[in-house]
Amino acid sequence: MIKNTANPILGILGVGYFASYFITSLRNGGYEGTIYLSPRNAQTAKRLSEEHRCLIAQNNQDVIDKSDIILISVRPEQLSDLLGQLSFRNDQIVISAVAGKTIDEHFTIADNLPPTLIRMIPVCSIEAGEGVVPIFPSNAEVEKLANYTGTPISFDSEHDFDLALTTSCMNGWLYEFFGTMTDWLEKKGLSQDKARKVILHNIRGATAYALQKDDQKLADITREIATEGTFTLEGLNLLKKQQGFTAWDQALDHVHKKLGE
Ligand SMILES: NC(=O)C1=CN([C@@H]2O[C@H](COP(=O)(O)OP(=O)(O)OC[C@H]3O[C@@H](n4cnc5c(N)ncnc54)[C@H](OP(=O)(O)O)[C@@H]3O)[C@@H](O)[C@H]2O)C=CC1
Repeated sequence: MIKNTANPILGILGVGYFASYFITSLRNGGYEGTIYLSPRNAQTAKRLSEEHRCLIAQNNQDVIDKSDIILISVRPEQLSDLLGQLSFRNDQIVISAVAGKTIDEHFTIADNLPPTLIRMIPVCSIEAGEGVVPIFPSNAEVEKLANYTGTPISFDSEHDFDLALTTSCMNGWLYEFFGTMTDWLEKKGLSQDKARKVILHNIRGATAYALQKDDQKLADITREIATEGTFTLEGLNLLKKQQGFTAWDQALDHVHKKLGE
C-alpha cells in the first residue's frame, strides 16, 4: 500500500524530455509530493531539482527504494538495460510512459516488476495544464496523480489505449497544421504575432465550444455552421474534394499499425 496517499512519493527513472514536461506539469498543477530523480542525466536532473523542487537520488535503485510510485520514462530500446539489475517491492506501483511496449512486453523484458504496472502516456501539452492523459489499466492512485497534469482517461483494454496513443501523434501534427494556416495569414500580410493569435485562439475556441456540447456529434456542429450558401460550406466542400480529411485518416491508420507491430 502507498504510505502517504495524499502525497505519494514519486520516483523517476529516465530523466529526459518526457520527465521534464511531466514534472513541470505536476508542479504547475499543485502536486506537492516528494519527487526523486535518477541521477543519470545529470544536467536535466539538476535543472529539475532547482526549478521544481526534486531530489536527486544516488542511483536507480535508490530512486525505487525511496518511492511509492515509480515512473519509467526511458526510450523503448533502453528499457531492458534499465530494468536488468533493479528490484522493486511488490506493493509499489510502476507507471510506464514507454510508447509501443505492451504490459506483457514489459513483463517479458523484466520479471522483477511488481504486479501493478500501469501505462500512462500524456503528450507535452500537459505542461500547459491541458491534454488527455491516457491510462491503462485503470488505477485510482495513478489517476489522482494524472489529474494534476491534464485530463486522465482510463481505458478498459490495451487496444483502446493504443487508439488514444495514435491520436497523441495527431497532437504533434496539429502544430504543423496550425503553422500552415498561420503562414498563409502572414503571406497575405498579417504580422506574425497577430496571425499566431488569430489561429490559436480560433482553435482554442473551437475545442472549448465542442467540449461544452458533449451531447452533440462533432460533425453536427459543422453542419450547423456550414449551412447552404455559406463560405464555410464552400471551403469545407473544397477540403473534402482535395481529400483534406481522408489524408488524416490515412496517417492515423499508418501510425496505429506501426504501434501494433
Ligand atoms: N518525447 C515525447 O514527447 C514523448 C515520449 N514518450 C516516451 O517517454 C520515453 C522517454 O522519451 P524522451 O523523454 O523523449 O527520451 P529522452 O532520451 O529525452 O529521455 C530518456 C532519458 O532516460 C535516460 N536513461 C536511459 N537509460 C537509463 C538508465 N539505465 N537509467 C537511468 N536513466 C536512463 C536517458 O539518459 P541518456 O541520455 O544518458 O541515455 C535520458 O535522459 C520514451 O519511451 C517515449 O516513448 C511518450 C510520450 C511523448
